[in-house]
Amino acid sequence: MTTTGADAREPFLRLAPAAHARGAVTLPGSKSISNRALLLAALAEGTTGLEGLLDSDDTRVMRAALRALGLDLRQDEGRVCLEGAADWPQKRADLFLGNAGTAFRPLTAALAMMGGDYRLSGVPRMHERPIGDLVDALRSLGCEIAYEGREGYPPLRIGRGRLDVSRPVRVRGAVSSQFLTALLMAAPIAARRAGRDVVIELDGPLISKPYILITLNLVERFGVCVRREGWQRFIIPAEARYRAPGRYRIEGDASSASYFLGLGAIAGGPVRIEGVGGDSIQGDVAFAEVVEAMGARVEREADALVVSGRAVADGGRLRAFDRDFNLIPDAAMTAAVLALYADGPCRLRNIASWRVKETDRIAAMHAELARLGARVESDADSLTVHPLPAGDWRAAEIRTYDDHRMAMCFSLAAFGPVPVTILDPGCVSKTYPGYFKDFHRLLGVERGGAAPAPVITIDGPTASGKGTIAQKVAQALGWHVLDSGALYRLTALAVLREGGDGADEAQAARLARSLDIRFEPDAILMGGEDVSALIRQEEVGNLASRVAAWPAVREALLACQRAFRQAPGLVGDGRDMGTVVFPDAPLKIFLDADVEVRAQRRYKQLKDKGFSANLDDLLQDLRARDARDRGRAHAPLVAAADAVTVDSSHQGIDDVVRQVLDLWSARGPA
Ligand SMILES: Nc1ncnc2c1ncn2[C@@H]1O[C@H](COP(=O)(O)OP(=O)(O)OP(=O)(O)O)[C@@H](O)[C@H]1O
Ligand SMILES: Nc1ccn([C@@H]2O[C@H](COP(=O)(O)O)[C@@H](O)[C@H]2O)c(=O)n1
Repeated sequence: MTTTGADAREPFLRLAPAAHARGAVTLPGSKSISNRALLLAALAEGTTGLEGLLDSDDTRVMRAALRALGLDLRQDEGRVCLEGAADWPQKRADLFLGNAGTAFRPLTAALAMMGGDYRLSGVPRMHERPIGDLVDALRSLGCEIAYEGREGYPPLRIGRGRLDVSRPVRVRGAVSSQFLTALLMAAPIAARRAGRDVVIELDGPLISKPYILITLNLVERFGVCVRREGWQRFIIPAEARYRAPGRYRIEGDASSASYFLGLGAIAGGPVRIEGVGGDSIQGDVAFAEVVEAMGARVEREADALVVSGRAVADGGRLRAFDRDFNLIPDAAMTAAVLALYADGPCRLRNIASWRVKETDRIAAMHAELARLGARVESDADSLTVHPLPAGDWRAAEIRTYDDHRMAMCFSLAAFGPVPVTILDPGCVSKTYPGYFKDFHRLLGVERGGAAPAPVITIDGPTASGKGTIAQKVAQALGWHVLDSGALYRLTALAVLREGGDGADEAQAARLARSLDIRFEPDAILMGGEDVSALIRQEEVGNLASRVAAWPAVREALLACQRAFRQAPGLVGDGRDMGTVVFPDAPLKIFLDADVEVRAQRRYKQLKDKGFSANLDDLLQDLRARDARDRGRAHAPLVAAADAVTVDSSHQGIDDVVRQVLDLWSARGPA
């Protein structure tokens, strides 16, 4: 179930814990290719029909800017047709470019080389994103550019310079590869005006090289062949002229494919991603190799990818990584969220460029992953994310910093055990306005359109009557019942039988994982032996509350508990049913009673079953167990925020059962 806020741009989107996803998705056009193709078509002689052009905030600002510069753009039967020109008609314009780096940098270079009276500005964040390396390079060519505010940052004013291409133009590529892209795309303007070759030389290291390959590929499609000497020197010949290729088809966005590659890896799949595949010219398609290394399977077609994996909900775990993401910084954000489901700490290296993207992505990812409960470390150019055990997840509100990729990659946090709220989900309109619609469609397919079986959770302290009430409510509704405490008791019994005392987490987790148990109507069998009475002994119950404090034990028993959720419904009793195991349950009860009352009831219960018991000892045991259950660090006994508390100290069993059934008929079916 998903809830949203009420405004046009929704303030939040609540994602309920999800288990599986499958189906097909068609990606929107690539943002990087769309904005490059728009600029090149605008510079090319002739008419270009752009098919599959992305329709999003970043391409809209580019289209609006080109119109403002006097170019003719028409929508024609699903394609955008553009009549280009080597020199643009409008020599004076004030252009607002939002937060679109792929529009701002190339337009700066093209307009500076053409010359005119232009002002380029954006949203406040755009004015915090450096552009000095590009401006320095353009000024060295004789272009006239002034900073309107802070040196090195937009807004910019462009005038009429005097182009001089007699010497190579040097450009730095360590902060953003878009500076080199901008120069490469605009260079034919200078070559034509000066009537001589333009030589671009790289000054220092270059990040995100695959984006330069996209640029060179597109420039060539529009008729200009750049001579390249490694990554050091690029020569644009004097006779270079852009020519419209007639029609140009834009492939799907490979960065956006990363979310669905991640989805297939953690939600089972198969997920078919149409729009990018083996023939893609985008570097981010290499994210398929990242999820493969983490354990997913990916089949590649020319124009599609199909991904599948073992779902986290079925006990799947991704392989941890320590990887250099310099070549695919955008898709790398998806890997940071996938790390939550890994089998060890994951390190993302060489991602300094994150600091100057739509937001400071290293700081933002660090803060938001930590908000979910994860342990995170970061420095100037790396991020380490530790896996998040089931019991440690927190139902967080994720801030998105007006960064589309923050919203999209955190959708993958919906496969933890708690709901996740994405704030300002509408920020995805920058590159993928329909993202959450597509995401939900893939999640919905496995349910066949039907809601998952309903669950009533009953949590509370020992001997408050949870088991008794759960049985009776389940009977009245004709539902299944889960006595989750029995699983911890069975683990404790297995530990005792191996001579353990519950102090060894690895031993207890190993035994929890390998429990050979069967629940029958009147018996609980372990290895074929009826242990129903044995596990009710107080010694076992006490040890159960000790092993239950180990995160690895809780994790080992999680999938087994969720598997009880079957039609027509489930009543689950325990300590963390409503907080961790079934956080999306439509009715949650927290059943309490005074500790003296509970001790009396347990005393009577044990005596009735023929066990010896001492009331004072029992009272002490219950208090100790309550303290352990409430005080442990992982999945402590606590009422879920949306639970109804019922105090049974002065109510009979039937009264409590009726109260729960009344609550269910009042709110459950709705
Ligand atoms: N409202 C009630 N009034 C009187 N007795 C009750 C009430 N609820 C439960 N009991 C009795 O209290 C005893 C303990 O109940 P039960 O075993 O269901 O508790 P529990 O919360 O499941 O305990 P545990 O957490 O240890 O499994 C049982 O003998 C049960 O019949
Ligand atoms: N969801 C649960 C259920 C139980 N525990 C722990 O197991 C102990 C035994 O449970 P009973 O309900 O059978 O008494 C209990 O003291 C808890 O420590 C749990 O952690 N989570």
